Amino acid sequence: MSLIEVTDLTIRLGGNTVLSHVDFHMDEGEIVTIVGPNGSGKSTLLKAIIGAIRPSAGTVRLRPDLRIGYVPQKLHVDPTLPLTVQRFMNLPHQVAHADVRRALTEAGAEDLGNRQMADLSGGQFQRVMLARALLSKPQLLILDEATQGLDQPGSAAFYRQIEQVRSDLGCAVLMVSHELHVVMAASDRVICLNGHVCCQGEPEHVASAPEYRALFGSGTQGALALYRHEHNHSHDPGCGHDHSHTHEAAE
Ligand SMILES: Nc1ncnc2c1ncn2[C@@H]1O[C@H](COP(=O)(O)OP(=O)(O)OP(=O)(O)O)[C@@H](O)[C@H]1O
Repeated sequence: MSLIEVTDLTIRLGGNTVLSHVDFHMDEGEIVTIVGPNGSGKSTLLKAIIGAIRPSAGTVRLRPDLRIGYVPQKLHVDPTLPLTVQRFMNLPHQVAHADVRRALTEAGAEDLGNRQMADLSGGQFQRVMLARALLSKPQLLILDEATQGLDQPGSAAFYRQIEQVRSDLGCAVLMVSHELHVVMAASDRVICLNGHVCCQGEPEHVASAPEYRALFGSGTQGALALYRHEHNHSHDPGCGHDHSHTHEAAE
């Protein structure tokens, strides 16, 4: 079965219908991005998927024994607390040194083990958060606006790292982002949400869809072209997903 199967999901919170009749699925090895304006139900959908919110109607099914790694939007670390990256990786449970090194390397943070958490740049901090999520060897990585506070080159570099992780480990990735023009190069599929699924498909399709433009406008000022890239590679056959496509700018 798919990793995730959401069928006809409706969620009501505090008397409001936050999500209405949402269908959504994810297959192994896919990178899927959910975009939508503030309050459109993106975090609610993630919470329903990880089981933190129960559906008012419809179903959420996960493949049995699915290992999920979660990279949060933000984590506050007390800047006065002396805490190295190495020690942070061992909270709340002690982890074998080799596993910490492996995860830091996979996240592109191999040089950061001895640094103080409080001294990391925003981009370095998010790589450490990514490394921490990779400790459990997830089959599905979930990121909730993981690049908030990073500038566009920083965000783009982080998403390239995510693509690298998917290509190295074959895990699927589900991300929430406001920045379609930045994440699109790293996404296989985009879902545009506004309480319901407005449109979905390949990133270029969504970026030029009238439903998306009605929500976000078309003012990317050429940023789409900036992040255009090509890739043509195969992923681990174990993940059953073969990518061989070219991302092109929609503008
Ligand atoms: N516990 C709750 N009770 C009542 N309303 C809620 C609750 N949680 C969320 N909502 C409402 O549901 C709507 C969707 O919230 P959600 O956080 O899923 O949106 P989002 O798309 O992730 O927004 P953002 O981009 O601002 O993070 C909002 O209008 C929010 O106020």
